[in-house]
Amino acid sequence: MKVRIGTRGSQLALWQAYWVQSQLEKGGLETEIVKIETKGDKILDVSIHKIGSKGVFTEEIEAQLTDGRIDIAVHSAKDMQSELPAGFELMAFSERETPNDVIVSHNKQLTLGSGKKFRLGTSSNRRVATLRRHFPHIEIVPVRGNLQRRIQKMEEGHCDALLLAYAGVHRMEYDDLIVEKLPLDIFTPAVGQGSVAIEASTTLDADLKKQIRACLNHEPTEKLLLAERAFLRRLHGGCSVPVYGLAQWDGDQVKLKGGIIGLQGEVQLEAEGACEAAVVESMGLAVAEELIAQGGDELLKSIREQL
Ligand SMILES: NCc1[nH]cc(CCC(=O)O)c1CC(=O)O
Repeated sequence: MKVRIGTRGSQLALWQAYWVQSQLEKGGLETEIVKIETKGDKILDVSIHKIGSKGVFTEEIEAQLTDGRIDIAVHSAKDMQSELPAGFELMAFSERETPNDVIVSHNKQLTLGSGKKFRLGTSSNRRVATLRRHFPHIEIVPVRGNLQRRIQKMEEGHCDALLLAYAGVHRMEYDDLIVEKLPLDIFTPAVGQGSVAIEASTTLDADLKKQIRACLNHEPTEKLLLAERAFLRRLHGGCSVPVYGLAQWDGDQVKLKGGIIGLQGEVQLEAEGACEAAVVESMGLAVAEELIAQGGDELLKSIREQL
């Protein structure tokens, strides 16, 4: 039997799917890649939150998991809603790549630290809000599409630099264009950034699931992601709200910092927690509760009205 691996067709998605394929084959499993086009891949001229459906990059893939055309699906963990539809689960997480955001440009002088004014391309609400709060001199230019397309737009003069996740830039081998690695305390990444998640139907055969997990799951990363995702779930966060959260190991403790920034950068709420590995989800929840106690619910409500 072949494990059928579902993936979106972008270069980054395929890189991640081929990586999953190689890990499974090292573990003695036979595999096959199945490319799936999603609504989010087809509609490129509208910002994601305006397309109006939660699972714009996942619906078609989940339909194939349900009817058995694929066994597992490969996603960037960051792109996964905090609450999956009933019947699905994230059953494994790859070891997290460097989670930082980076500035990418052909002009090595365009760092945020330099204080220079330049046009920076991003369509992430989290990155826009962080820029407005900490680097208000930067002109923000909306840019969507896959990584290659964004770099092409930059080269055509649409913007001077791009703000991207290191993980994707590295996987696509654009490391030479990295001008600045941004500090985690200011550009705290989105929940899940840098890890690849494996989604499956909750009815996937238990033995197969165990074999797949043995090939792919990185337990220390899984603990971090469980903390981050419990945090995000309590805030009903998806990838379009300016919510961030990063868990890290500190000895045998897991530390989590999470926050919410107003779209204009006008406010920033932040909270932290730490715990033993066994209780990461309740710690994630507690960090979210602390943000709510600071007025996080009202802030998120007003953000959602503006989107
Ligand atoms: N939102 C798109 C997306 N989803 C995952 C990555 C990068 C890979 C990762 O974070 O694992 C990116 C590109 C980016 O944010 O620059």
